[in-house]
Amino acid sequence: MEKIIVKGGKVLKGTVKVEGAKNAVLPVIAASILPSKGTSVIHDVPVLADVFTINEVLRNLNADVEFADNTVKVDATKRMLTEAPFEYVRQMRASVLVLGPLLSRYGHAKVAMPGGCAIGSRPIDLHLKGFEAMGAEIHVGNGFVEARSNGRLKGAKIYLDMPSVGATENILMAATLAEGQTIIENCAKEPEIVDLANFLNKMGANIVGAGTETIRIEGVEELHGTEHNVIPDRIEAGTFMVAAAITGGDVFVKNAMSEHLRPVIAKLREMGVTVYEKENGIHVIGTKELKSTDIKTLPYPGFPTDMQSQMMALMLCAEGTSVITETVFENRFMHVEEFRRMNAKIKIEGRSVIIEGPVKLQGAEVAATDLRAAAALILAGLVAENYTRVTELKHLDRGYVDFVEKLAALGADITRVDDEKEKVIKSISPSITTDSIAAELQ
Ligand SMILES: CC(=O)N[C@H]1[C@@H](OP(=O)(O)OP(=O)(O)OC[C@H]2O[C@@H](n3ccc(=O)[nH]c3=O)[C@H](O)[C@@H]2O)O[C@H](CO)[C@@H](O)[C@@H]1O
Ligand SMILES: C=C(OP(=O)(O)O)C(=O)O
Repeated sequence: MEKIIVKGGKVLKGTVKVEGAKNAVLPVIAASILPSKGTSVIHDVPVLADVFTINEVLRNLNADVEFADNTVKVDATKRMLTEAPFEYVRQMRASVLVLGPLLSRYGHAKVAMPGGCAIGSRPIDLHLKGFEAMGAEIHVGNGFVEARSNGRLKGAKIYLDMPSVGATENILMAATLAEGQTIIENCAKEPEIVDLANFLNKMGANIVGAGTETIRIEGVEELHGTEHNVIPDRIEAGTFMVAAAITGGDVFVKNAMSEHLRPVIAKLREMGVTVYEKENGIHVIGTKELKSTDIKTLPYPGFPTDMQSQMMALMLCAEGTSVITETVFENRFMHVEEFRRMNAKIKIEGRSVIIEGPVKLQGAEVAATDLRAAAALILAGLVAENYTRVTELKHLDRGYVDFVEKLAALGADITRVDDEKEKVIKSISPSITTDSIAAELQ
């Protein structure tokens, strides 16, 4: 079993570069099976496990997919298959994003039903209601969801009960090749939706209103391949901003877009952190006197749930009581138990947690419970006494490129090791070696 070992106490300094956004590139790659003509070329693609998974889903549907030098090329001009098996959906829920494009182009799609996961039950009822409103028949059974339409989907007026990111993306993609106009009301406004709409419009779609709560799509008969640069990852950027803040460091987060990070910037400033918004990134300077604050996660432009656990790590180091209320997912506090192993004082009350700070965090062996929890535990390890060992790294690898290497380049004492012998597989920080770990264990 691989582990990341981090020794607390280093102040992070320097520049770190943010990759293309995972949550933008997954729907963009799924959308690249819509065109019946030409190749789609997608740049700034992060080298992540989730990208390999979505590429594999597309290959299994009969698309030609190449991935090299942060560029994915998709040729979906051959006749596609319309069924995506459980093997992929199990690895990555975002595999359900092929439903909309397949249904729109072929009138049929069958995808394994995603189950719940560590952060909540995560149903896809809103995606399916949208397809139904456009004339599709939905059948759920034997672990699959199957959607079928008699001819082209029909444009419809669809009101989402909540602004689901995935439902907005799936319905948006389905509507591009539908007959007539589709209006999605109360839709998600995330920057990743805007990026997807821009990509689809370059393919020949007719979409207006992405980024607002109403999107209008005029269906077209055919789409063609195009070229696209994916937006920078606001959650990776936010994670490094917290890394700078928690260590009292001085870090320039290159490519971070401040207009996508308003709530994170506001909360860091409230906590006493200095944040300079620059044209090509965000400069963060920490403080020795972090102040407590409160956060409520909400759909964009509210505070992102994907930054909740990282902010919890920071609040543990702040003077006073902080409260986090999680309104997006019903079960996204699994990391609290792991923080407690590091001496955190956190109480859970329904959908809120109450954090008493500052505490002297202690190194411990902790398990990542989801992708962002993995990052948050490493952030806590950056300031904990002694060594923190983080396991279940498959979560981290879904969403962070070279996380250990990037932190080490900023001065962290961090390394990644294999199995229980802790033989160093990447000796990143000169101060952490097999010998130093063995000495500490004696
Ligand atoms: C690949 C990707 O982009 N993932 C992001 C996406 O996930 P995802 O698209 O799955 O998140 P949604 O916005 O759909 O989910 C928000 C809430 O709506 C509920 N819901 C959703 C769909 C549905 O049909 N029925 C329903 O009840 C979910 O259970 C959840 O409680 O947005 C989340 C919220 O910002 C982020 O945390 C994820 O990182
Ligand atoms: C929850 C996340 O992703 P996913 O929706 O792919 O599980 C995330 O990126 O934090």
